[in-house]
Amino acid sequence: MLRASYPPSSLHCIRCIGESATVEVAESDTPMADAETIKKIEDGYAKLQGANDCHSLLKKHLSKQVVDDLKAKKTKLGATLLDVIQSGVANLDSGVGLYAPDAESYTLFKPLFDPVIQEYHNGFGPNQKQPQTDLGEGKTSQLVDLDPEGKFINSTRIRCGRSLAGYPFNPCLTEANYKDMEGKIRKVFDTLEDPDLKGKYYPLLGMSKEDQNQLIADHFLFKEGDRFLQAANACRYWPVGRGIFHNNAKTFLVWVNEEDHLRLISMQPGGNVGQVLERLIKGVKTIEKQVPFSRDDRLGWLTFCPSNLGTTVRASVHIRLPKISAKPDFKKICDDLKLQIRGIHGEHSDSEGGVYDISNKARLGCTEFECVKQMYDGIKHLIELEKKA
Ligand SMILES: Nc1ncnc2c1ncn2[C@@H]1O[C@H](COP(=O)(O)OP(=O)(O)OP(=O)(O)O)[C@@H](O)[C@H]1O
Repeated sequence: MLRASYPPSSLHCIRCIGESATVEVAESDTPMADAETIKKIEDGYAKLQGANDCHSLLKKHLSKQVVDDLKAKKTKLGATLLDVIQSGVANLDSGVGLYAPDAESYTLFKPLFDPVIQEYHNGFGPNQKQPQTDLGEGKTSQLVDLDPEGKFINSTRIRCGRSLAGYPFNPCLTEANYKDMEGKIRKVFDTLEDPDLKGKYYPLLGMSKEDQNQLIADHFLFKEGDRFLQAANACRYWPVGRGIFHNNAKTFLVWVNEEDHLRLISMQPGGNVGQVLERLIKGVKTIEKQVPFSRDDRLGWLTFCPSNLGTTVRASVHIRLPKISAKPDFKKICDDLKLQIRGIHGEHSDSEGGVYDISNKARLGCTEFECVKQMYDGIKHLIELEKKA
């Protein structure tokens, strides 16, 4: 008798449960990691334990007990603990260090994911549930321009991620899945009529290196060759199925099949957070009418990296705060305001010309509007401190 659908042991030959391809297995088969995989997991654990300069959440929460409890497990799509931890093992400077190869990983490997999620997202406990979506409709006028004189903020950006229902995450996707997903979302882009959203899709396949590099340098497009994603097995078949949609003004953009299936982005020069959020709400609502997305009752919108679960919202400004950013306690001030500091070219980059990317850190256990408000209130406070310094 045939019971479930799951692929052979190696993730490299997975045929996933997309809308069409499934692999049928016999009732008696129990998905178990093979000896080689278990050995790699144990070696990874030993490497992390021996790395004194590694401070990732993965290292902190991957205890011997967790390894022993989870090392033989395998999801129905064939993902093991190795797929979860391999990026953090290869990149000892990771902040988080783990990814979910498919949605089931969040439950099967719960003893590892839950404490990481709890620590990253302001104590979101195993029995807590993500609140209903509240993007902030009708409330954007509360978010008046943070910097009307243009003294501090270069630009404001709010992004959220979405996963197409019926597809796993990057490591389990086939080349056919990538093409299929890109085809579906392109059709949706073609229907966008609102002047604020209407635009064109640019596949990475066929884009000139010059155009690609310019879009990256201008902060519109994702980077290529991210070592954290590569080690997570998230860049297979690159650039197939990857691309960017944007309106003429490049104020509404959608990334296709980079870290997540979709990243919806609204951005513009200056500090008018309300306008940026208003446009994002319009984009999300228009697209979600046409595409079903994966949402978990407890974890909210599902994403590849546990740091993005829940609302998936990162609201950021590129800001110059020359006086307070020079102080030794600048990071502590931002931590206390629950804000995250990044460099000017995104995560893992450095500041340039005194410009920092400052955003809300947690995305789970609060609503979308609350995430944006966290950034808004925090930045307002930082600007006041800068003016007084
Ligand atoms: N407020 C902003 N104004 C202009 N560009 C921004 C702003 N915030 C982020 N960016 C740019 O967006 C690009 C992507 O940044 P980054 O990868 O850090 O974040 P992300 O898209 O939120 O995804 P992730 O957190 O998964 O890395 C970078 O080029 C970054 O400089």
